[in-house]
Amino acid sequence: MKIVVVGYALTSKKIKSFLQPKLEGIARNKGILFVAIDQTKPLSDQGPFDIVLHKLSGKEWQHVLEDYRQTHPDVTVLDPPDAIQHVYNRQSMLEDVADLNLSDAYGKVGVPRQLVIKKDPSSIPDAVNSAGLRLPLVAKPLVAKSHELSLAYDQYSLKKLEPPLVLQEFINHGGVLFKVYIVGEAIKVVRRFSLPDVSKPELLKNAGVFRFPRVSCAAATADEADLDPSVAELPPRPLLEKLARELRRRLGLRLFNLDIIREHGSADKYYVIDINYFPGYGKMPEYEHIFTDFLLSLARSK
Ligand SMILES: Nc1ncnc2c1ncn2[C@@H]1O[C@H](COP(=O)(O)OP(=O)(O)OP(=O)(O)O)[C@@H](O)[C@H]1O
Ligand SMILES: O=P(O)(O)O[C@H]1[C@H](O)[C@H](O)[C@H](OP(=O)(O)O)[C@@H](OP(=O)(O)O)[C@@H]1O
Repeated sequence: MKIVVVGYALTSKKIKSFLQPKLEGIARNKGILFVAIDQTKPLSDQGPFDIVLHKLSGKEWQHVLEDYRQTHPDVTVLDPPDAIQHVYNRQSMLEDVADLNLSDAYGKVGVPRQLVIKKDPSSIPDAVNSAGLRLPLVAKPLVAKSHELSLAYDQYSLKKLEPPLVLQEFINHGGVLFKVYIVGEAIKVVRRFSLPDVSKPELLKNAGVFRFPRVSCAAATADEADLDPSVAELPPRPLLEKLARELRRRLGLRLFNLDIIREHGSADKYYVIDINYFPGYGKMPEYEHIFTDFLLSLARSK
């Protein structure tokens, strides 16, 4: 059996959460060898690799990978740097979902209405008014690496925000979010607790902008919770498969997840609110076999 050599360039945090002993053991049994890339040495002097798996920040690494792809077209880079940059920006990340305008018998998938504010916080109230955005609004840094999010209840307090940012209409979704992990053609969905709905009386009673923590992290799993079925019911599988297939193609990514919410009170109106490249796969059910089978399929398709 030909050994599939996977070079990886990951942060120590990601190595700890992703390259778990169970994954390496299952990989070895399937003929896959994970080899750490030495970031202090030229990438071309290392390997040879069948696949390069990476998630590092910085322009330097991006250039190293782009040069490597030119000189090693036979090596699969997961995923291409330019495709990754596209989803690191909270404006461009959702453009493909909006353009897709997916609507079929299983439901409709869109994105919340949003507005990009590049600078001048004093201009925000008028800009929100002109765009006709409905309060409350979620304020998110334009660059997706930052997770400092806020919820704004009135437009005048928006002046306190610090551009560049995206202002996104808050969609009531019953306090449950669907994290859709994608590995090539494989899809796994988990439920996470999310921000609670904001009622009209609450909106009228509250004023200001409030920072909130990472409410939907793995510790906020809702998979075992006793939830209202209409809120907790997973999005239809055929809808997710069509959405994932289209986004794989349009985004040029094989390793990403989608954060999806369903409008509370609607049976079939979904919104993609976030896309992460190479997310926390260590928390994806059955990720070891899913991931290693994907790597084998890549190696065989060359
Ligand atoms: N438009 C929205 N409507 C309703 N809730 C939202 C919206 N956008 C974000 N949220 C809430 O804020 C949380 C974080 O949003 P988002 O995923 O965009 O930011 P993030 O910093 O990437 O978070 P994470 O890294 O945890 O995914 C979501 O899990 C959800 O609870
Ligand atoms: O708890 P979750 O799975 O929601 O948190 C993820 C987070 O959304 C990001 O995907 C992190 O990946 P990075 O952005 O690369 O840090 C994951 O970190 P990881 O070290 O577990 O891969 C979080 O788990």
